Amino acid sequence: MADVKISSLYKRYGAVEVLKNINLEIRSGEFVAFVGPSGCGKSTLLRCISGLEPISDGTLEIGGRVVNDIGPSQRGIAMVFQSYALYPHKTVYDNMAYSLQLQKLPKDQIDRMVMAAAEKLQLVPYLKRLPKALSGGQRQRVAIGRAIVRNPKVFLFDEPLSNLDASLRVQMRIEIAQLNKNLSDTAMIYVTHDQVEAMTMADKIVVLRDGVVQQVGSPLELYENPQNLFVAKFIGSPEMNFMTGEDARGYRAETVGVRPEHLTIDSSGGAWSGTVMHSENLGSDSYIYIDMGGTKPIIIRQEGKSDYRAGERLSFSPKGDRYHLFDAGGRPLTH
Ligand SMILES: Nc1ncnc2c1ncn2[C@@H]1O[C@H](COP(=O)(O)OP(=O)(O)OP(=O)(O)O)[C@@H](O)[C@H]1O
Repeated sequence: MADVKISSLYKRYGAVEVLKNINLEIRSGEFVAFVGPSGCGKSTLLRCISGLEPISDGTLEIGGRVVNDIGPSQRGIAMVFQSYALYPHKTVYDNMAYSLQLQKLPKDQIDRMVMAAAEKLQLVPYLKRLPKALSGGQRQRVAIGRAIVRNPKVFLFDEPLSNLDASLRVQMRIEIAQLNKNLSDTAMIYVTHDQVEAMTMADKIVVLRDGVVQQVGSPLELYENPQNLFVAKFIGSPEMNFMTGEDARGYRAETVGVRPEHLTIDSSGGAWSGTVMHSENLGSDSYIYIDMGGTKPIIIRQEGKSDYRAGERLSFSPKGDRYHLFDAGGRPLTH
């Protein structure tokens, strides 16, 4: 059974429609990421699910129950925000225990629930500390712990890692993914700007643009079979290269898309050619930036280091059939 079922959902602010005909099913145990450019409606959709925003039209079900008119606290959800919103004068233990104390649960039961969450999140050594004596990653774990003790059916995360530095983000990414595996009957919905986060953590990614779902699929489905030019552009880093006009003519398409790792240098005269602008050597692989006269350079990613020098002419081709064709409307063409 779907834990969250969204049917024909619309959200309007006055005359402005920010979510348009959203249909989604999210199952227990699933980790779903909402991605899309700024202003596409990711947070609004999350807030609609949480009950912080009423929906304008459609149906929202959680655990088989229509919750359109049910308040946030009765929906069986827990939300973790970017700003951890911890109580500064309460210890880690009391921050996690607070919602249970409000429910007037017996003290020993609260103790068991807090300890179980603290163990899952490796917070046991910090239970007596105040939030100010914790690192950013530890604070974020307390915020997650506070949500876990409520035993939600659905966990909602709104960019929870964006205040952390790069290495902590990677660590927390792994921890949250691990948590998802340990909480097999809880659905997790995660809003992020960071498509690497979405690609590495999610079972399923929902790509939004201007309040419309563009594609729903596993990270690999989106990467390998983008359903339109927008998704092709949005998923993948560095982004897919696009050849248009004269450069696409030989393929009978408006646009040919090739990912940097699927271009190969072809000294026998490749599909395209251009001038090397510069190379970036990252150790394990390198990026070669090529000027083909367009506004953006073409990027070729190759294993190992690049010895190509600026000014050198290079020909290159897609590796086998590893390219994508799109028509004038940005729809995919088969090849
Ligand atoms: N209270 C409001 N009144 C009017 N418009 C709103 C309101 N809240 C959000 N919007 C608009 O709804 C659209 C979607 O906003 P939302 O915050 O969901 O985007 P987002 O995808 O989460 O963006 P970001 O990644 O920048 O956080 C935006 O155009 C925004 O201006």
